[in-house]
Amino acid sequence: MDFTISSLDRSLENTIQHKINLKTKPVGSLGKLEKIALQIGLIQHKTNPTLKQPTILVFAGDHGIAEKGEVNPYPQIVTQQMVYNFLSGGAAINSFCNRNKIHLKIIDAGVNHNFGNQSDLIDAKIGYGTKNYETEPAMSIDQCKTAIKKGANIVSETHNNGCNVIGFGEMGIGNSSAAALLMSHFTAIPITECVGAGTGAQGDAIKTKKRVLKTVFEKHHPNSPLEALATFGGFEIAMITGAILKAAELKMTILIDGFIVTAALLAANTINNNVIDYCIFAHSSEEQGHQKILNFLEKTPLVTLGMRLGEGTGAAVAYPILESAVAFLNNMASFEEAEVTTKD
Ligand SMILES: O=C(O)c1ccc[n+]([C@@H]2O[C@H](COP(=O)([O-])O)[C@@H](O)[C@H]2O)c1
Ligand SMILES: Cc1cc2nc[nH]c2cc1C
Repeated sequence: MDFTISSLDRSLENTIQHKINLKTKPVGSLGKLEKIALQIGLIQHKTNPTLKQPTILVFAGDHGIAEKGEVNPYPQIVTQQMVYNFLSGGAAINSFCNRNKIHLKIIDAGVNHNFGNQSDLIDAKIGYGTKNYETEPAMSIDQCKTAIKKGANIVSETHNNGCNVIGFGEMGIGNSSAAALLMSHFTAIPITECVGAGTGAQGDAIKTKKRVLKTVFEKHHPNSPLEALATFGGFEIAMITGAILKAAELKMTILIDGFIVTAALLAANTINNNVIDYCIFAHSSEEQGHQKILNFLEKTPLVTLGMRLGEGTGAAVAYPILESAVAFLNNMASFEEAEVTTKD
């Protein structure tokens, strides 16, 4: 839990903004790309930042509450099946990472399955799924601390391999419930307004999901961000919280994905509110709670594509926008270089 995260060093802000304004374009005409270029420049403390070894880490974990199937349309076994799908290259995140030249790593944070020896799977298993928070906290405080540490260590290794831009994804049947509980805890938005469709709950199924999660929310009274993560979280969510905190400490650019990753960010941001300076919000998930968290954080996402898949797919799809931002900052000519007349 010891992370040293500095707030963004803004001493180069005027220099970078001036460089952006001198490019051969009307002032401000590259819109949000200009803001991203500035943010990445400030994160790297450089007027000519570069994106190196872009990587997405997908953390997978199971959830005790999902065994009954009351809050999740798909059965728990899909978590392990999708991990095999990631490993054989067949999931959406594989397609997008291949397309956009992003390194992809899959982590077993706590799936209810023994994967044996899988060369491409990082084994960070905390347990075979969390406990059901209808009756007891999802995990112990010690397990939660271990998950945060493991997430942080995986980011450190990735950084040591030369990565300076990172996104996180997750896979865990039932984790939209954990995310809704965490969201309500950290934003004080009533739990029923945080609950959404997840993988596709509709009609009576949504009513049941809201009723069950309201009872869960009212049963527990966590007293710290760590206790909240342990009570409502998943192993993959706690690991992402640690991963975000470490990535900010290492001054990496962090691409935030959808509802579940943003719930992990809420925990990280409560632990240390400097983390948000390092985050770029990739997309607005169709999951209704995600839009409310973005409003709560006063952040505008890069794209809205009606996606609600998770896996880090929003981050993977939005990554080329960061490449475009850095490319114009580094490669575009200034008015003087191109001998273009500027306005009076
Ligand atoms: O990240 C999102 O915006 C998102 C929104 C809805 C669903 N998901 C994915 O769907 C799963 C959780 O949904 P559920 O219904 O099983 O709680 C989990 O594997 C997530 O990756 C992800
Ligand atoms: C098939 C499937 C793929 C997923 N990827 C992330 N969450 C998912 C949930 C389901 C059900």
